[in-house]
Amino acid sequence: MTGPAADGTAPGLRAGRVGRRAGGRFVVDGVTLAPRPGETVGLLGPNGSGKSTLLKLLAGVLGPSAGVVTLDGRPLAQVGRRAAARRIATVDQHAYTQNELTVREVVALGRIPHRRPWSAVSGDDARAVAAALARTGLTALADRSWHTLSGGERQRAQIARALAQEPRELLLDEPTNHLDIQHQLDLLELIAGLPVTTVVALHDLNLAALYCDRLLVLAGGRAVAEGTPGEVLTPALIERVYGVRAEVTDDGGRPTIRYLRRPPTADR
Ligand SMILES: Nc1ncnc2c1ncn2[C@@H]1O[C@H](COP(=O)(O)OP(=O)(O)OP(=O)(O)O)[C@@H](O)[C@H]1O
Repeated sequence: MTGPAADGTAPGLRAGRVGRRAGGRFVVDGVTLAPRPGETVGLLGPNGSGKSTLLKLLAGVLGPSAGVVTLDGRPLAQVGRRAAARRIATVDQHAYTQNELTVREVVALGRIPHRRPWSAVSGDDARAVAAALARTGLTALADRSWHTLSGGERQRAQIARALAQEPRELLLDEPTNHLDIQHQLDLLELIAGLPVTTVVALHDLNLAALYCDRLLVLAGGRAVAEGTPGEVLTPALIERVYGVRAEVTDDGGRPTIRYLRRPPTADR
């Protein structure tokens, strides 16, 4: 396990004025994100605003072109892949498929960073896999072949793999894609209740308002708003960032957004 911060000031995963160039421009530009331990931060923003790129920078999959990502105060590049993988779990937008594996085997992939090379599966590994399957409601499907799963079940299996990793930081890119409404709510309830620092990219503003402690809104790669859902999700912000008119009612700091139809135009 990684020790405490060398300077004692920056526990956990932080992005400090981080930027990433792609295609000749900054697609993430000067973004700072410092989640408090255990909180759930929602990453919002229109298509192409830089959410996935920021998550990849936080995961160390991409290196920053500017700024720095630190884990307990150390630049991620110095932490090392294996040590980082014991701390940070990711669930990507496009879950990969392992056709020959069972669901249990896919979930057990999450244990790899905790095992010594070529070592056998330990009791801790089996317990972590069983707990992750149970938490995501997949115990009954554990021995099914991965390729027989529906899109939503595959998504839940990826979440289970990340949970089996027993991370302290969890990064999720639109994890509610493919899920029916019950499973969307169950998944976000699960994530919000984990004692894990979570950064989750979401498109659904109402779900973000319901489950996230704080929100960071990106537009054109830059952070344009940050704060609690009640602070961030105002009609003005929604119109400015998404170009959509909305009414917002605040229910004890958990706003509800109702989108307003555009007035019909003459040539429609
Ligand atoms: N390798 C690359 N080369 C050129 N442009 C890139 C590259 N990678 C990402 N981009 C661009 O960077 C921008 C940010 O992409 P990113 O996937 O981070 O956005 P996003 O907010 O996650 O979008 P979405 O909501 O559609 O998933 C996009 O305009 C994308 O086209």
